[in-house]
Amino acid sequence: MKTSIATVSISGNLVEKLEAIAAAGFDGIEIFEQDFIAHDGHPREVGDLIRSMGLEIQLFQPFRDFEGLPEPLRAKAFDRAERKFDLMQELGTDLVLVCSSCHPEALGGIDRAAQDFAELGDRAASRGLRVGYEALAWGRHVNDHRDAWEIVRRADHDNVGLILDSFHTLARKIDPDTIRRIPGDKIFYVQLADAPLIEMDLLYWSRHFRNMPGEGDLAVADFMRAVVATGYAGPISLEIFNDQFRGGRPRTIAKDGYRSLVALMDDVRRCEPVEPQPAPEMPGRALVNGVSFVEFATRRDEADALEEMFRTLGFRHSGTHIAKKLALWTQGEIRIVVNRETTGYASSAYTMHGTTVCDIGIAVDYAGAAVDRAQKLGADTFRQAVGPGELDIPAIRGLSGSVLHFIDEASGLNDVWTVEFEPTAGEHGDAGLTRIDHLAQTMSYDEMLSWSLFYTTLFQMRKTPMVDVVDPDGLVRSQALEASDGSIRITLNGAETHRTMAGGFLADSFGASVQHIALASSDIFATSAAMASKGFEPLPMSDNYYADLVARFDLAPEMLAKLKAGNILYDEDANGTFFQYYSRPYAGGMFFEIVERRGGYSGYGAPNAPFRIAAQKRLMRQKGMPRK
Ligand SMILES: O=C(O)c1ccc(O)c(O)c1
Ligand SMILES: [Mg+2]
Repeated sequence: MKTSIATVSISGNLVEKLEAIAAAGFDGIEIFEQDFIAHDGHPREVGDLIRSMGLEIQLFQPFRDFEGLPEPLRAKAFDRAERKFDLMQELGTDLVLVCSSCHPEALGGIDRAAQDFAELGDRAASRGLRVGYEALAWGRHVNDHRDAWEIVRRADHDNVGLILDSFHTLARKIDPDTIRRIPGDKIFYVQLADAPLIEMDLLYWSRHFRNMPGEGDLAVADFMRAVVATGYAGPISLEIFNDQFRGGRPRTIAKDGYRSLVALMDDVRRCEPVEPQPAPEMPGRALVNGVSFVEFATRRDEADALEEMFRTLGFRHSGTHIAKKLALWTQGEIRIVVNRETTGYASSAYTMHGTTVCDIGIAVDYAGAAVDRAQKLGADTFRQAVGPGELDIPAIRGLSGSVLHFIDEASGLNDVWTVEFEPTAGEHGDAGLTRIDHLAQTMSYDEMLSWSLFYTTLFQMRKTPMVDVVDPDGLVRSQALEASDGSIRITLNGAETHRTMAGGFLADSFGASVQHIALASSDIFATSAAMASKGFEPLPMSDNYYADLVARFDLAPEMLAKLKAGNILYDEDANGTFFQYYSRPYAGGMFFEIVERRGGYSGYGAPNAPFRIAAQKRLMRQKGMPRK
């Protein structure tokens, strides 16, 4: 399987696009005509440049409004095609994409179009070129791959084939299994794109909202399964028109594209039995057993304040690293590592962000397999010198410079806590916290797709629908990624402006990171009392919030009084109830949340978020803390 991407999918000028595409690991490109025209350089030089980067030009596109025209427009269309054939030969590519006509004077008629393609096929053949026909979802007469296939079939020319594009098929809700009846050797090229399900005009949807397979809601894997079932073994290419990506970082978008393609082909390989297999074998998505640890990079009084926060949350300082300035704080199954090192990765993370979560340990079934898969998806491994007596725990770079370690029991990595840490006679003071309920990561809205793709391609996690969270100063979009058994939950919070609480955190911490950690209790009222006795101060909620709760829910007066006394927020869904309270913001806008899920409540208290944010901002204003 050869991988490819259309130059239109990536931001930047032609050279920037190509560099990003080559660096991400693609085999080839579709050169989008506009990207070539905007470039100042001879087509032969451009072709040589592309090949010198290790990329092949698999396709030139698009050639528009060709078929079904009356004379003299028809003759003109053939002349235009000859000029493009000249250009293709200079660039060094043999395949052109002809998209179905939108020309107001195009006449329609399957046989007329087939005749046009037969003649174009002759002209292409005389130069050793090939022509592929693609049905645009909004084509004037042809807007369905089944009609495009009938035209190609009737053109009956070795140099004329079909081009399939998942967007055009799936956006029109055409059953992708109809592809299974097309002979694979007549499919000349396959383009893939996903998109979020939004009701809108097809052309507008296609030109602005496409995204990488797995980032949207279309059944791209089913489409691709049908394609491989035909025996098609040509390139698989991404063609993504997306406003956000046009303004994104070329290397990030290209890497995301590569990750999405490799993951998709692995999914297809696993469920569609074809020989030879369309993609190399690789380990499947890692099964997550939970969050093994969260590590903070911090220093001096910030570190002291953070540890004091952990103490009031009921954590115990239970271990000290044998060689490094690392303190282990534990409660229930939760492990927090406080790293005060002044060299190495954590130290750099501190210099960059201030006190920050610099590392997350994910408990998986097989750590080695998880790293192998991550690498095949294009992630970089992360290594630091391993000191005497220390375990070599596999790790990768996440996005935004973050680090993820993989811990398993199978290879004994979970022994790190006894091997590398000496027990500390810390104060016992459990407040009843049991595990990490979720990690909330804050990022700019533009980065959300990259993060969700990163997690969902690497781990057995699924996305829940995006929700809007109203901050008094702007909107924050929130999306949860979770394992089906809840063993890991991560919420992604995308800020659009720096005036929101999330946006302010992002600006002050110079990039995406964990803004809050939600810790689970099985008795939130007991936990709240235990923490209060240790001097924990919850985020104060307004009386108005509780007055509204009474109106929204059927709460007994005693329950309401308990909620109010503990500044505990409340929510319900169809399956259960939810209780949550918050810490006050800690340095830089980071904070903690305590939650209790009763029954099968599966949300995150989103209806409460606007009131929590307002309360946090109120408190920060009172304390004269900077905006956020
Ligand atoms: O939006 C378009 O015009 C357009 C052009 C070429 C394609 O391959 C395509 O899928 C869409
Ligand atoms: Mg296309």
